[in-house]
Amino acid sequence: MEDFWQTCSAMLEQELTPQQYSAWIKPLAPLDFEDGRLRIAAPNRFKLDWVKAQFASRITHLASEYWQSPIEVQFVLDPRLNGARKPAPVPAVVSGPLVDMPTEIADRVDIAIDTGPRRDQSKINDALTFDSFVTGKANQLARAAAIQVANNPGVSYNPLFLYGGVGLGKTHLIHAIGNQVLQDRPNVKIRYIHAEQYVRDVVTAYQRKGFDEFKRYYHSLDLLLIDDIQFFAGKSRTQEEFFYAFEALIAAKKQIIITSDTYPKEITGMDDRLISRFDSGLTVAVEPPELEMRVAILLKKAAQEGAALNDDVAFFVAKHLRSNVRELEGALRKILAYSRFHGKEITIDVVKEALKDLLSVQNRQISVENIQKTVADFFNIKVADMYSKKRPANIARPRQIAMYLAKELTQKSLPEIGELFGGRDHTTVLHAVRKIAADRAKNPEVNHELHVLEQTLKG
Ligand SMILES: Nc1ncnc2c1ncn2[C@@H]1O[C@H](COP(=O)(O)OP(=O)(O)OP(=O)(O)O)[C@@H](O)[C@H]1O
Repeated sequence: MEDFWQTCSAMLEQELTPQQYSAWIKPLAPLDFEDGRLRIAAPNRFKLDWVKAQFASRITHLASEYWQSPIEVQFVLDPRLNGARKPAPVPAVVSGPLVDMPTEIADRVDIAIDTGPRRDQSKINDALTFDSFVTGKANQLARAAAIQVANNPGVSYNPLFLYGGVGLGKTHLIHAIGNQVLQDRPNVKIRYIHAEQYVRDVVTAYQRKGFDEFKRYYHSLDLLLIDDIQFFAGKSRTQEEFFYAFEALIAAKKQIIITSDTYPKEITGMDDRLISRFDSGLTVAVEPPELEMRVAILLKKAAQEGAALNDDVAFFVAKHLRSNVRELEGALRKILAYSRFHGKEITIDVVKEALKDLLSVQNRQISVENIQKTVADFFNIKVADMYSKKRPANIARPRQIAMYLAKELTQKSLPEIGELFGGRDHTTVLHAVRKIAADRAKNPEVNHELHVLEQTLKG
């Protein structure tokens, strides 16, 4: 049992982020193993519930594989673990002290509820540099702008606003800027902060009546890197404070770099005066990586891990996983862990096995019907319009988009897709696919829209 637990922990350590691993897996301990039933103890109810929901099936799968027979895994509470194993502290939850706050203020500053492990909120990660950033068509503009800003902070584009879908490298780029500036000018005062943490800082400043100190600190920075600003939505007090900091820094020619999951005008719940300021420097999109770039990323990350990945395998993975770089990294971690665990070389068959869950989820979820429904919902038209013969533009374009996605995301042929769209000819489908692909290549907003749809479809 101990041996299994060591192996299982090692696997999970490969598959998860270090924060996830130390918050959720490290504090667990195997309790006993009897008649095909393994009991694993967790130190408190919160961890117990989270581990059950998030990791039970993976651990069960590993146990069954280890013992070569179906294993039942039970999670039980054992508070003694708290003292015995000194688990890593659970990320702080802000809810407690806020009880004293008048409700109307608490509503305005908002309360961050802890729903799981959080990323390190305020350190520049020295692994995220321009050197470790793979470039392609999708991010070359953003990278060029970031380099320009890193070379001339406060001078060229201020603020620099980077936007794009999840896991596309925005955080990586702003850390890269921070790293380069620190290298060139070690004495500058830089702050990287995730927007959620900034909201919490506002809460703390409120609780301690420390707004003067808060202002003094933020207004004294040379470089402010603020990540995922969409988290400010609906938090008016945070926005107000940020507005003052923004004005002060820009007036003093101090550099601000902001990231968001969408372009400024599309952020809902954000004060108009902030939105217009976000757009007053340079706004650049980070696009989803194209196939060649996905392959390059896989090869580079594998090499960093000291693993040999041949081109065929990299192409296979890149073809199947298209949504974002974080997903690619997760897949690679799984492949490496699987190959080390089983002592097998990385071949396409091994990849298929290692990514079985991931690939089957993708295949299961994306059907033409699912695409039609998702696209119809997105554009607020009826699903029936997807097969109807009507041709007004508000229907025809979503229909073309749905056909394009059907070709992109399913294995169906053009005639099969035509059939599913009300018996249309395959040339109609081909025309739609080409038209949307061309629009996507030249218009970043269309690309963004399609990316959102793809992410939704892939769950
Ligand atoms: N072009 C790239 N080259 C190398 N690694 C990349 C690249 N783009 C992203 N990554 C890696 O992918 C992971 C996810 O990227 P990152 O956290 O920067 O995404 P993000 O756009 O900030 O997403 P989110 O909006 O979810 O915060 C990181 O580990 C990052 O280092």
